[in-house]
Amino acid sequence: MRLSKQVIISRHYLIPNCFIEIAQQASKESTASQQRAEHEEDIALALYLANREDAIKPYLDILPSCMDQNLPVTWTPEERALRLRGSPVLKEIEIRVRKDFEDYNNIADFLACNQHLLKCPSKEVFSNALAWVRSRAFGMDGELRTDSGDAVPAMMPLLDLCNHARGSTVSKNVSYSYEEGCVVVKAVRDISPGEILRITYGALPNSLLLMNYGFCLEENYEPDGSSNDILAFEPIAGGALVIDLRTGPKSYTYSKLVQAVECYIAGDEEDHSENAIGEDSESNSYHLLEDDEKDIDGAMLYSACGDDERCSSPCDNDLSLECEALKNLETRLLSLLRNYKLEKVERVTAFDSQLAENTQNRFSSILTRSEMRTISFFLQAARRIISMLGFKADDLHYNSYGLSSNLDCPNLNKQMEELVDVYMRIRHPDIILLR
Ligand SMILES: C[S@@+](CC[C@H](N)C(=O)[O-])C[C@H]1O[C@@H](n2cnc3c(N)ncnc32)[C@H](O)[C@@H]1O
Repeated sequence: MRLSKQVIISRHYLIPNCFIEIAQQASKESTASQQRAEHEEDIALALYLANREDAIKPYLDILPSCMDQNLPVTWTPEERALRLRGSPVLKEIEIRVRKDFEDYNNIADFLACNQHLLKCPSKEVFSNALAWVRSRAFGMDGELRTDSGDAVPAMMPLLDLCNHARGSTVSKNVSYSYEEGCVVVKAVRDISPGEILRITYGALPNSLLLMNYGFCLEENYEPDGSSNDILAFEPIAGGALVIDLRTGPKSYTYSKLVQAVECYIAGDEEDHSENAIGEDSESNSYHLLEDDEKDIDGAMLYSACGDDERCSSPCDNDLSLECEALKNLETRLLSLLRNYKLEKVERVTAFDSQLAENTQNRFSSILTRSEMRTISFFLQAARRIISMLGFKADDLHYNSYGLSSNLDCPNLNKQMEELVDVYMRIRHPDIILLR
């Protein structure tokens, strides 16, 4: 099935350039240039949709309103706090709400002085259009790029009817590709009447799925067992350093664990960016990761020094300092765990069944449980390492905070043990030899 290029709504076709100029006014105060460029493109497209040109009206008339999409930006602050208590996503949503508000006011101010360009849409109409862009737009391949070189967003009627599939239980049944100004949509197998059309939106974390699309996936895993869910972990509350923790094979988890531990050893989070760790302490460890893991997510940083150059690690020299750091990590993870609304495993179950009707609560619950799992994963790894280093772990009673000592997802226990193993083999081969 082919879509002609006329029905693709983007800056390639249909949308005049003045929309990007108006959008630039909206986000003029943002700092990060890449984010700003993406954001401006989204705003330009949203403004065009909010303008409701006759040519696209029949399409817009069938789109759901953002209030129908379970988007957290449409919840009250109380609902957000209740559903997502403890989650770092709460802060991200608050920032987005504030930013959307500022952007709209900037647009309104600009258009008040430039009425010849466009009639300013109401805040409600604009928010709705922005929600359509965030939940339905595709990156449009082609020569036209954003200022930061990314694909320009485009609305693609029909293709945007497809839901997102990821993980092992549900697979996509539709594929698509771009061909000279149009997109070709194909069924990859027979599709029954009424069956949901599925593509993949990419390896997206549940936090982003919830924020942009209003849903979460219970099984948000890749075939290698790595979770797509990312926990934005602040080793020091409110500090500048944020470490993206996720569960999965050691190639994903090892460098993150080391980064967190070293941050506590130094007591100075500024000095312990990923690069600092790569250059200082993990140079000889590269060979301990398997071949297919070496170029994944930070694993390359182990190869920074030459083979015979032994880079010293402060941890090698002071076991008790390292142990103290691990205990600090453990304490911090535990305190984060305590912030979550769901305190006991039984309550998680009760929460789910009791509120099965309520999708917003259900999706929030999926997200917070995945974050708790990640915390549990690193918490248990830290405890194991402390005991392997010959120290007694503090009695923290973490089982009573909603997590069993076994990680409940496939492979998670095994991956946690592999993480501990590689940590010990890389950083304490002497201790491993003695065992
Ligand atoms: C691009 S649209 C997909 C088409 C949409 N199902 C429709 O009928 O308009 C994205 C929206 O579909 C829904 N959606 C997509 N994938 C989903 C999934 N795996 N589970 C639940 N809802 C999903 C969410 O509401 C999301 O905001």
